[in-house]
Order: sequence, then C-alpha cells, then structure tokens
Amino acid sequence: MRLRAPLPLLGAAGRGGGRVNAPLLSVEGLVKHFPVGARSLIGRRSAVHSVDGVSFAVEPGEVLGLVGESGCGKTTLARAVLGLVRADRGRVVFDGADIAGRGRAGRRALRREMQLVFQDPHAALDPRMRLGTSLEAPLAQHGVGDRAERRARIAAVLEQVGLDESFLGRRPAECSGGQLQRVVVARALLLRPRFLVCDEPTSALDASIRAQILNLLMELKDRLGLTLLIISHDLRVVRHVCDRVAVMYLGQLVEVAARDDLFERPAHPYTRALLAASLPERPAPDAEFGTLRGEPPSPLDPPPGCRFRLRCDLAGDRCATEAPPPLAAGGPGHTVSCHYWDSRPAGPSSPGAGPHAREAPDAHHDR
Ligand SMILES: Nc1ncnc2c1ncn2[C@@H]1O[C@H](COP(=O)(O)OP(=O)(O)OP(=O)(O)O)[C@@H](O)[C@H]1O
Repeated sequence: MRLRAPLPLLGAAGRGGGRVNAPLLSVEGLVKHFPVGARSLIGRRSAVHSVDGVSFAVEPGEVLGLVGESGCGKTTLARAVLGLVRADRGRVVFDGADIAGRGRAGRRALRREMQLVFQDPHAALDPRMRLGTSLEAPLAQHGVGDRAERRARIAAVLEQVGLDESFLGRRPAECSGGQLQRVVVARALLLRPRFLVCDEPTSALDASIRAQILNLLMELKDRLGLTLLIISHDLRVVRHVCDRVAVMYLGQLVEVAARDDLFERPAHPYTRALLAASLPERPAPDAEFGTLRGEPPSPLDPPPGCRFRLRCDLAGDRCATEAPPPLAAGGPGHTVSCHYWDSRPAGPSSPGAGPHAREAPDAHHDR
C-alpha cells in the first residue's frame, strides 16, 4: 500500500488560522499489525491490520474525539499511543520527545503523564480489593510520597471527582456504576497526568449517569489543564465534548475536522453515512448518501486502494488502485481521504452527478 505524506497536522490553534501551538502529542504514520495463525509454506503469517498509517496531532488543552465502527482500530491506536502495545512503524511524539527514544526512566515518567480511563469500571477495579487499596497502588508503584501523603493525595482527588473518603473502605460491589467510574477517573488523575485517553468512558453506564461523567471530565479538563483523546461509538458524546473529531475506518483515518465542520459539513462518504445512521434527527443536507450498508472488509486482508470503496456510493475506478491521501476539505485543518469527496452520488435526485461525471478538482490534491 502506498502511504502519501499527510497534510500538516493542525490542532486547535491552527484551526482558527492563527498561531499553531506545538502539539502536546503528535502521531506520525503509526502502524500496528497483529500476526495471527500459522506460517504459510513460504514462511509468512497473516496479520490483522489494526492500525495502518495513522497521523494526527493534539494540542495542549484540546479534546480530540476518535470515532468509527467496532473493530476499526480505535483501541489499538490508543494503546499504541500510550506505549501499551509496541507499534510496528511510525512515531509517537509527546511533549516534543519521541516516546520510543526514551530510556526506562523516561518511559516510566511518561506513564505518569499519559493515563487511560477504562470503559468498564467493574473490569478496571479488582472486585476483591477495597477502593482505598486500588487507589493507592499506582502511587506506591511510582514511589509517590509516604502512606500519609498518598492518603492525602487520594482524598484530594476523590473530592475533585465528587466522592468522599467513605468510599475508601468500600469494595466495587458496594458502589453504583457512576460512582465506580468516578473512582476510575480519580485513579487516572492520581499521578497528575497531562494527557488522558478515555476509551468509551460512558458506554458501560446508564443513560442518566452518562452526562454527569462527561460533565465531570470536562470540568476536570478545565480545572487541571488536561488534554483529552476520547474514543466513542456515540457521536452524541463526541458532539457534546470534543473540539475536533477524527473518523477511523479499517485501520486508517478518513476524515479529521473541527467538531462543527464535521457535524455540519461532513466530507467523507463514510462520515456522512455514519452521521445519517447515528443521528437520524440531524438535518441531512446530504440525504442522497445512503445508510451504511454491509460490513467492513476483513482487517486480515484489507482491499487495495480506498478501503471504504466496496460500501461507497461515490467509488470510481481510481478508488480500486489508489489509496486516497488526506486532502484539504474546506474548513481550516479539515482533511478528507477520498478522491471524490466533493462529488454527489449518481441517482435520480442528482442526474448526471457522481464520480464518473466529475473528478475532485486537482486543486484539492497534495496540498
Ligand atoms: N491482540 C490482538 N491480537 C489480534 N488481533 C487484535 C488484537 N487486538 C486487537 N485486534 C484486532 O484489531 C482490530 C482492531 O481492534 P480494536 O479493538 O482496536 O478496534 P476498536 O475500534 O477499538 O473496536 P471496539 O470499538 O469494538 O472496541 C480488530 O480486528 C481486533 O480483532
């Protein structure tokens, strides 16, 4: 597969057309394949192409949302960014330094600065342990303070997440889902990180609790100056809390845009179909884009060219052979990986339109 150089990685300040801050995190050409099965006669193993050439940047204080269907590689991407799985290729640069180039002490320090908030609080916390013990463990592992200092830090963080010290003596079964998710958030904050990855932070919770946890995350972000990557299936969550959104399909980013650009002017046919499927109440200027049909191809054998083409209303010959690079799609920092993003699907409502009638103007290419 041919990977073309991405457009400059703009973050929040760049979107406004003003000064571009140094990103807190930048990810460049990240690839992670998981080998599976036995070797073939010529000694090759097939592999799940979980993440395949992903580049993006996150500025300090920004909230970036990562969306896409189940299995498209969101969690693997997040784990590779956090150094929890080793990427096959590409770079992750945090605060100006390549994380692969850090020594042991540097990686340990990095683990304090980048924390993960898990999806399911029941799975994240040991059911046999009192919450006080679970909360103290990361502080003890990182050699933070003595017992009294650790307890003081835990009490302060519990207060920040809206709980009190009475929770320290409880076990997970003695708490509600919302209370436990607050404990999980508290645990992520104990080491005073600058960057939080929240993997489906509300999907295991009742609808009535979701907004509370999201509001808590946003309040903590402002109060503590955090930068967030939020992974979510739920486009309503993303629309509510994110500054920018990256859309992932079969191991690759297909569109990145400021939140309002993405929801009001989605450019990629996948994003349009995803929005139509997930937010049916949204006014649909692109109603001629069909709902998402079929299943994504196997990540064991992704098709050449554009990976979305087999489900796409716009696909033309070029899509079968040429992987679309990220193209400028109008709004500042808005990129879309589609050869025909500004065409309309052929159909009764748009006679003569469609990819075979008009190619995307060259002006959009390779900028
Ligand atoms: N350790 C592993 N070994 C083999 N395949 C893996 C491994 N981890 C993930 N995968 C595969 O990589 C692909 C991407 O998985 P991943 O969990 O990153 O997707 P996702 O978008 O986070 O999905 P979901 O939204 O359901 O959590 C899937 O096909 C998955 O089966």
